[in-house]
Amino acid sequence: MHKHYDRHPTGAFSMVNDASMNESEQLKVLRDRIDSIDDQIGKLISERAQCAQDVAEVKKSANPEEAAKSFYRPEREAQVLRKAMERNQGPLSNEEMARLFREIMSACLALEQPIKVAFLGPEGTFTQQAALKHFGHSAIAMPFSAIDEVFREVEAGAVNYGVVPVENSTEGVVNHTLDNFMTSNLKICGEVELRIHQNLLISDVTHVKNISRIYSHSQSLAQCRKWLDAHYPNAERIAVSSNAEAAKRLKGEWNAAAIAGSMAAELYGLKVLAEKIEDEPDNSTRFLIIGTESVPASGDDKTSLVVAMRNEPGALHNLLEPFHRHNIDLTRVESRPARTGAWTYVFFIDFSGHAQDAEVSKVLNEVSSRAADLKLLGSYPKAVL
Ligand SMILES: O=C(O)C(=O)C[C@]1(C(=O)O)C=C[C@@H](O)C=C1
Repeated sequence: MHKHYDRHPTGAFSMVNDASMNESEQLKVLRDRIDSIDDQIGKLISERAQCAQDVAEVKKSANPEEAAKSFYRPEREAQVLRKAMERNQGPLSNEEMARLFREIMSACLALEQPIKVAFLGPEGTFTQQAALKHFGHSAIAMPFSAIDEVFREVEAGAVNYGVVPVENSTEGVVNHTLDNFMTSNLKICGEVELRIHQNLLISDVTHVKNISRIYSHSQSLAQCRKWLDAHYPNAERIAVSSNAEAAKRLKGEWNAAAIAGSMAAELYGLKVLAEKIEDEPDNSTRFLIIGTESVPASGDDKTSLVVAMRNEPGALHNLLEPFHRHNIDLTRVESRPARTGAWTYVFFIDFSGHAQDAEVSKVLNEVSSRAADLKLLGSYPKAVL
């Protein structure tokens, strides 16, 4: 411990590591030091915010039409966060350091222009948590009650971006999101990964010993199936439209509980009766950011495609072979029933790389010539946080 502080660049601990000082004297020295550091941090943040305002002016005069749509630059944000992590020497973890920079950038962007983000609501869902994780708390996040509505709001230009869930490590893909991509022209502009911790929530009128119904979204009930079997084998499990909706329902119900995230608990004033009740300890969900613009390369990107193959022998092999030959790392292959007779198989494919990379562009041409149809859903920075 002593050594650790000695190495610290503030040198504050060695300043007060003096037997002649009592506790309050030592604290005073350290807190004066913190005040002076905060003073410098405050000045630097203001200076940074001024730079962001100047960036906005440059964007406006270079391309007023583009600038009016959005000042947000996903590739640049990913680079800033990655640099914050690379530079970090501790004692804060890389994630903590990046989270702080995430919020500074969010506030800087809001100075340029507040960004509007639609998410699959209601308030308190994991999708809202994902939206805030990705855009920071200065974004204006607006709840919509269905995935289709989130797509429509972005298409109509009523919001700048949308956030929708796409796959869960325990429960698999969110088909509704994939289906929307088949008909939409929106682009994937980013991804967010969220560790999902489920809690059993009760209200202040719940009789803990008499819980006979448990509300949640069907995916969350499935994620906690073993826990529920062990702890509440006789309670009725009731699937509702979202975890937040489950939390909302508890009001006034003395014999019910809900499974939801901690955000829903806070929002609806509920008590956590049991935490981390998910069966898989690394239960996580991946969300996509959808928008109208393509994103330039950030240096560490992913690309998503939807490809229709003809119904013939070796179709899947023919589709995947060029990726293997060009040494491109596939991160996900998902098949969905096609909506039209012509599209027998539809595959959603994610891989490492950006559509503008030379090697990726070769693969895209080859796959396109073999496929009945190919749609590029977007290239975007890999999740940083
Ligand atoms: O570099 C930019 O284009 C900026 O607008 C500045 C900044 C930042 O605060 O660093 C803010 C918003 C953008 O999304 C990216 C970065």
